[in-house]
Amino acid sequence: MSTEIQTFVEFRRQLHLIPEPGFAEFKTQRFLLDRLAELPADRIEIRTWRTGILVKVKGTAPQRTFGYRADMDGLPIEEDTSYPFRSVHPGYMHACGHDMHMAIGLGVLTRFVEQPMADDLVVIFQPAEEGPGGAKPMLDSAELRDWLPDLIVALHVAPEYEVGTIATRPGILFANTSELFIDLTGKGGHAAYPHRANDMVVAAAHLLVQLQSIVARNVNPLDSAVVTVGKIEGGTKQNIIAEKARLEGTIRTLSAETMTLVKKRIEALVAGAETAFECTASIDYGSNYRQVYNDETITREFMEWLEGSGGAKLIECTEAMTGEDFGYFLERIPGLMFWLGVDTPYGLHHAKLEPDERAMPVAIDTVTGYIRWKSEQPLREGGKP
Ligand SMILES: CC(=O)N[C@@H](CCC[C@H](N)C(=O)O)C(=O)O
Repeated sequence: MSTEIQTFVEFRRQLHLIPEPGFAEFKTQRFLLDRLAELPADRIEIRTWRTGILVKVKGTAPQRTFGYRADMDGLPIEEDTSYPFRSVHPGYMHACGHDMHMAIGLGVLTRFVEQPMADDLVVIFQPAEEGPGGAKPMLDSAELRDWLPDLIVALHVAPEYEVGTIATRPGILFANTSELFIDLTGKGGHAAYPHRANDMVVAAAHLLVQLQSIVARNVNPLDSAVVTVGKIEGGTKQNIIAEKARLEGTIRTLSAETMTLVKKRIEALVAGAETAFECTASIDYGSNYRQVYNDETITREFMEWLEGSGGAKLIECTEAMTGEDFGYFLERIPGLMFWLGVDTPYGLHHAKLEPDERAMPVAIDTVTGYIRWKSEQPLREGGKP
């Protein structure tokens, strides 16, 4: 590995040490600002927005602005990797590759500082991708509004693909998402007197099983949807009937219509649980992300460029039920997201996730190579990038 790449691998390891929750990426922001301070000040402009950062790398004769976006937050997972640089924040881990996405961002912007292109580049370090979602408020911020790129690229590490591969597709890449929080309130009591209480652990257990029937029995089998309950809480002690229970989950669909259908069915089942278990219930859909929809023309062109570049191996993949608030960027700015193969047996959001760092030069070369090539192409009809 070259000394240049070793620098960014080291940055990734230092970021890996300090995973932080969404909108609390204070040390992460400090670390990135310190690295940016090491670059020539006349070549870049820096803005901060909450815990995020925007960096403009000035072009020599700018006609348009290209963008690269990296997410910044970690996940509430107790790390169980074999790394000597494990998280120093107990119960928090970079288990979704954001440490790598950020270090690649530093690599991309450093390359354009050292070898300028004609156009401007804006690198966006965005907080709170895992929730509650930093993309939408950042896009609405005064800090980003007058630096909006004309074309934007983002990537996501993919454990299932080999190092040296990149996977993407024109059109929908990631699903629509909605968080799901259901609170049930009944009547607590003594474990020996169930007839005098309304047990919310039992209500939650029934509801949990009923929720599985939505995908199995309400969604068209030729469509796709996910209802996952990732956390369930209820009760206070083994011999006390639970007055309260809470289910926390997420819904994924490939269309807005199916999202509406799934939510309608959840509401019907929750209303049924209220009747069946004589309790009250509330539903909160938390944060919702728009699907990641890759601009079809730009993505086809990127795929053709990649195949001709002699760089990474291209895979045209299918859609995934993962979510990403990068979907909000793609709703306003043409561009694309791609999967970066990091070949590791454990999946995203797993305590043992160890993405292969040899994927970092592949990503830096691909993003810089594509943006530089694209910057050299004439504007399309209508001034489109
Ligand atoms: C790439 C990835 O794993 N993204 C997350 C996004 C989470 C959105 C939201 N908090 C939710 O759970 O609905 C994912 O879980 O797909």
